[in-house]
Amino acid sequence: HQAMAPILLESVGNERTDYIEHEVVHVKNPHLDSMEEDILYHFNLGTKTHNLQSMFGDIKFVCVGGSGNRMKAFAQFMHRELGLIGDTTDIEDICAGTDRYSMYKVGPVLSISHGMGVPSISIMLHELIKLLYHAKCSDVTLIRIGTSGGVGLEPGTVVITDRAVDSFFRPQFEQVVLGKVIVRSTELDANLAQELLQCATEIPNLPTVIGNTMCTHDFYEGQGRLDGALCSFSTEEKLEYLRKAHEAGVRNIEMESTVFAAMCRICGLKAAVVCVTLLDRFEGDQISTPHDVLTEYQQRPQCLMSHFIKKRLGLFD
Ligand SMILES: O=P(O)(O)O[C@@H]1C[C@H](O)[C@@H](CO)O1
Ligand SMILES: O=c1cc[nH]c(=O)[nH]1
Repeated sequence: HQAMAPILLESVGNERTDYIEHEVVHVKNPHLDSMEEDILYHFNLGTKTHNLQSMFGDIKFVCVGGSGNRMKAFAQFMHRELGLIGDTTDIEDICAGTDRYSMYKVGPVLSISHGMGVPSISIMLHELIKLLYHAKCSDVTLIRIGTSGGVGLEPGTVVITDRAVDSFFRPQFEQVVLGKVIVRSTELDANLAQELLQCATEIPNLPTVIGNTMCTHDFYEGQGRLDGALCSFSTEEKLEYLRKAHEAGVRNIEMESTVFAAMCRICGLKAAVVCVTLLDRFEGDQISTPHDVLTEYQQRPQCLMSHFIKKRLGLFD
C-alpha cells in the first residue's frame, strides 16, 4: 500500500526505559535546549511571555477531546466534582488568544480540545508535551475522552483502548519525516486501562469494555461509510471490512488514537483512550440518535474520568 519500506527508528526516541523510574515528561528533541525561547504558537503561550511552571507545574491529569465546548463542559464538571471554590463560569480559556484549541485548568486537571484527526491532535500534542516539560510536570496521566463508531457494540458503550491500530489493524503509527516513513509503536499502558475498567465497574449504568481501537484518517470512506460524498465500495465490501476489523479485536473506530498513543509513549506519559460509541457500524453509518441521547453518551467518558481522578486523589477515603 505504500511506496517506501517503513523503518523502525529505535535511535530517535522510541526507547523509553531511561525515564520509567522518574515519570517526568520528556521531549525527544536535542534542538530544544539551545533555543532561547519556545513559542507554543497554537496555544498562544511561550517560555518568555509566561511562567509555565507556576501556571501548570501542579498538573497531574490531562484530558483531551475533539470539541472545545465539550472540554469546557468537562472542566466545569470537574470543578464541581472536585468541590473547588469559585464559580464554574469563571473558568477561563487559557488559549483564548488563539481559536485553534481551547484549554481549561481546574486544580490538577487540564482539559484541552484537539480538533478532528491525526494532524490536528498531533500539533496539539507537540505543544502540550513541551508545555508539560517546560512546566517541569511529573507523574502526568493523559487521557483522550472522545466519541467513536462502535463495531458490534450497543451504542453508548464506552471502549477503553487496549491497542490503538491503524486501518490495516496494525498497532503502529506511521509518520513521514524528511521523505521517509517512520513507524512508531502505539502501545498504551495496560495497567492504566485495567484501572479505568475497574473504575467503570464501580459506576452504575456505564457499559464499558476493553478492546482495540482503529484510528483512520477519514470519517467517511476511511471508516467504510456508504454515506459520504464519495464511495468506492459496495455494502457487502463494507461489512466484510468491519467483520475483519472485529476479528482483529477492533471494537471502535475514531481518528486520533494511534498518534496519541505513539507520542505519549515516547515522551514518558502514561496514556489511555476512552471513547463512547455513538452507533453500531454494523447497523448503519448516519448518526441519527437524538441530540439529548448523544449528549448523555458524551458525558459517559467524563463520568469515568471524574471517578478515576477522585479515586487517584484519595477523595473517596
Ligand atoms: O473526540 P472526538 O469525539 O472529537 O473524536 C471523534 C473522532 C473524530 O475527531 C470525530 C469525528 O466525528 O469524533
Ligand atoms: O463513527 C464515528 C463516530 C465518531 N467518530 C468517528 O470517528 N467515527
